Amino acid sequence: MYELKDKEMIFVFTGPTGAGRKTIAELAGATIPMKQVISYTTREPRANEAEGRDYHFIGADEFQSAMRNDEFVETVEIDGVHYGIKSADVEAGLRQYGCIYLVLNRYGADILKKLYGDKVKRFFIYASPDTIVSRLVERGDSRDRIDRYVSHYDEEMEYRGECEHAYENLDSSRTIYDVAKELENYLQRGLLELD
Ligand SMILES: Nc1ncnc2c1ncn2[C@@H]1O[C@H](COP(=O)(O)OP(=O)(O)OP(=O)(O)O)[C@@H](O)[C@H]1O
Ligand SMILES: Nc1nc2c(ncn2[C@@H]2O[C@H](COP(=O)(O)O)[C@@H](O)[C@H]2O)c(=O)[nH]1
Repeated sequence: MYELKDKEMIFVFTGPTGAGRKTIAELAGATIPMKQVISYTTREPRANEAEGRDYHFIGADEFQSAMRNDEFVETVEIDGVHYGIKSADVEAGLRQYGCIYLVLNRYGADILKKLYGDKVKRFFIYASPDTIVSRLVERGDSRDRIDRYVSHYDEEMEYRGECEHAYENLDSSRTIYDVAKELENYLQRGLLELD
């Protein structure tokens, strides 16, 4: 396992799917120099998704082989689909930028927290189920996919109290501003404490 250096940090965006985690992570994340670590998945890409930007899309055999070779920091299976983060990508991002961010469900967030402790800060992004459904309808998601997302809502919401930060994502500009400010604080604190 990669040992994080003093100033290195991992920011995990979690919360119910559809609450706006990716939107907030990407826009707040762009305000400071850090890299997103992209997950590997066995599911098919959606119409608006691109290889390497949203996920690394790989087959089930390749995923199993990477698991056997111990290449993942963590993996999860959700509704029959495998997802995972590779250790090499975490290490490369940290070496290059000093901090990284990821968008994970609660199980992935929890594993990283247990592995890296105080070096991991979890940003819990949430919205009400009705708000999520209306955003996903507007995005054009199928009824089936929306129902699957909503079926995990309560389970994901239970994790809110364990995260270092929680934001109800109503006005996205406000959420981006608040998250970016907190990210900046962490970086400043790291630099001031250790220089
Ligand atoms: N504050 C907001 N107000 C209105 N729409 C928003 C807001 N935040 C995000 N959205 C929209 O909601 C949809 C879901 O956002 P996003 O993809 O960021 O969510 P997510 O939690 O990462 O879920 P998923 O994994 O399904 O993409 C997108 O169409 C996004 O543009
Ligand atoms: N624990 C992990 N969770 C992950 C990973 N990659 C994505 N996810 C989360 O899975 C669900 C479903 O994603 P979808 O794109 O198929 O809708 C969502 O909460 C993702 O954030 C991962 O590597 N590990």
